[in-house]
Amino acid sequence: MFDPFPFYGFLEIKDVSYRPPGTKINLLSQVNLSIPEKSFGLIFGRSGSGKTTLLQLLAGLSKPTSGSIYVQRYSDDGEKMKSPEPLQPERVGIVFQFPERYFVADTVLDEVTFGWPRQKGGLQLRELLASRLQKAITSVGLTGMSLDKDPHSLSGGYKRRLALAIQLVQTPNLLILDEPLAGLDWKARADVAKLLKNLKKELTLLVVSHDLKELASLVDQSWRMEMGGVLKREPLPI
Ligand SMILES: Nc1ncnc2c1ncn2[C@@H]1O[C@H](COP(=O)(O)OP(=O)(O)OP(=O)(O)O)[C@@H](O)[C@H]1O
Repeated sequence: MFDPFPFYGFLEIKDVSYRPPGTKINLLSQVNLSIPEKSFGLIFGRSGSGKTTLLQLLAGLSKPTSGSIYVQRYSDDGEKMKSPEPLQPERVGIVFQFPERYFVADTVLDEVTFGWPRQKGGLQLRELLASRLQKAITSVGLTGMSLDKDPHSLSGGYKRRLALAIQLVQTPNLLILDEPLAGLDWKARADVAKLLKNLKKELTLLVVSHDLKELASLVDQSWRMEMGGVLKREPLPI
């Protein structure tokens, strides 16, 4: 039978073009991309080619002018759903460049749990949130650190870990990262790359980066974004 939404992967972008409202230039032109579950996709390309624009669409911050974006979902009984549903931003975690610039809380705990209900909710909800918090903190290697610390006082690498924990606590199944290693020293870059390798065991990751060498060993698929927002599947040029 004809399936209007054939399933190709965990995230599927189909013929997406984007032109900001009121302009005549396409920033993205007929973009197609598909990433399987628990894999690592990397988009590279020159500055100004449209990489961040694509991530903004994936984050639900703007809508494609044409084309569609799908994320595979699971039904309540854990079965993969036959036809992907339109993108559900609440299951997509996104960390933009230099996330530490947007830290707002005075403690690590408040930063990770920002927006959570404080007094409301029964024991069950509090237990659920506590276990999510514990899992997120553990996944990024922040265990053993006082959660009362000021987020701004952390080292560059730990700030990035915290930025990842903030997303992981929402239990996303797709994590999108814009230049996750930018501005870090060599040690922190190696640490964050190792952490991403571990996260790949549980999540699908789509990363935009210029740091091809450090991430090469993690990459399952890569694409080059060319000027004018044209995306081409290509091996890393290293
Ligand atoms: N709202 C907008 N209206 C018009 N042009 C825009 C708008 N937003 C971005 N642009 C332009 O679109 C192009 C793509 O920008 P984008 O930030 O997506 O590139 P990029 O590949 O992520 O670059 P970098 O690697 O420097 O982050 C740039 O030329 C930018 O100036």
